[in-house]
Amino acid sequence: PHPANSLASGDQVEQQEPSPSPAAADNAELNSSIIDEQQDAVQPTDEQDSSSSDSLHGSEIDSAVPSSEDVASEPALPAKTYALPDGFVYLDDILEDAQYDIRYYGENNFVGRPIEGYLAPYAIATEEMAAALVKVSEEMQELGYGLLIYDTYRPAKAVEVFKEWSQDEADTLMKDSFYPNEEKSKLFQRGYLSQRSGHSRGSTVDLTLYELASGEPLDMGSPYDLLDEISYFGTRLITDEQAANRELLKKVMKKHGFKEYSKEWWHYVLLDEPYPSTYFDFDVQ
Ligand SMILES: C[C@@H](N)C(=O)N[C@H](C)C(=O)O
Ligand SMILES: [Zn+2]
Repeated sequence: PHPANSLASGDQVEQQEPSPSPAAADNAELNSSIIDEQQDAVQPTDEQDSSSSDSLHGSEIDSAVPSSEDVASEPALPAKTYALPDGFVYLDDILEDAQYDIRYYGENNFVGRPIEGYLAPYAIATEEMAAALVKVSEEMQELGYGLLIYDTYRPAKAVEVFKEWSQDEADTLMKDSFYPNEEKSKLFQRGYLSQRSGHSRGSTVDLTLYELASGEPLDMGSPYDLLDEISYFGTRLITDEQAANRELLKKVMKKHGFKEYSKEWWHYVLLDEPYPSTYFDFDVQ
């Protein structure tokens, strides 16, 4: 069985205290309060194999009847047989024009392997966040850009995996690519990861922009999830053009109700989020 199944889908995480950190004042995610809601999630009807499907998908795949060439080159996405908890949607059902590269489903992430709880390469979001992202996308389309989504809802069990991983000094597999200048054991303390992540509340998104004309991501000065000061807003380590790209994303996200995170240019929280104190733990499937 997939390790993610050691916790039942739909379970809420027990109340935990965030650990004090020097970064706490700067990290909106550490200001969360207690878990105060209960929601039932329908159990999955079918276990998905996380190793068998590509993690990148987008409107170009979903919109047309696939040609034989498409069928050969694009692995099918797992069927959406899981009934999401009330209030949640599959983002690609709402935001069809976006690209999706769900990093924690695959190996291209700071851990270097698929993360427990990500059983399919889907972006799941609260209805409210999905609606806000539609507005962001519409505005970006007029400017010639689309949204590339890296992560939305993150099961609490995945955050637990990040915590365990950060304490394993021996595993530095992805250090050079994702945290070359940071001590792994201090990534939480430094604010790059949250003990209780806004992502688990369903209204936080990691994203960037891509150019509609070329399909290429905009140059933001550092890649997604480079846990480093170069990913801070206000860093002097990037060019004016790279900073302007970050500012464009920030401006439009803020206009539609999101708050940026000073240490990660890609991370945005919906300010008026529907479940501000609930850390969900159903699997992404
Ligand atoms: C690791 C990064 N993608 C992220 O989401 N960091 C924030 C702070 C979080 O863990 O919620
Ligand atoms: Zn994030």
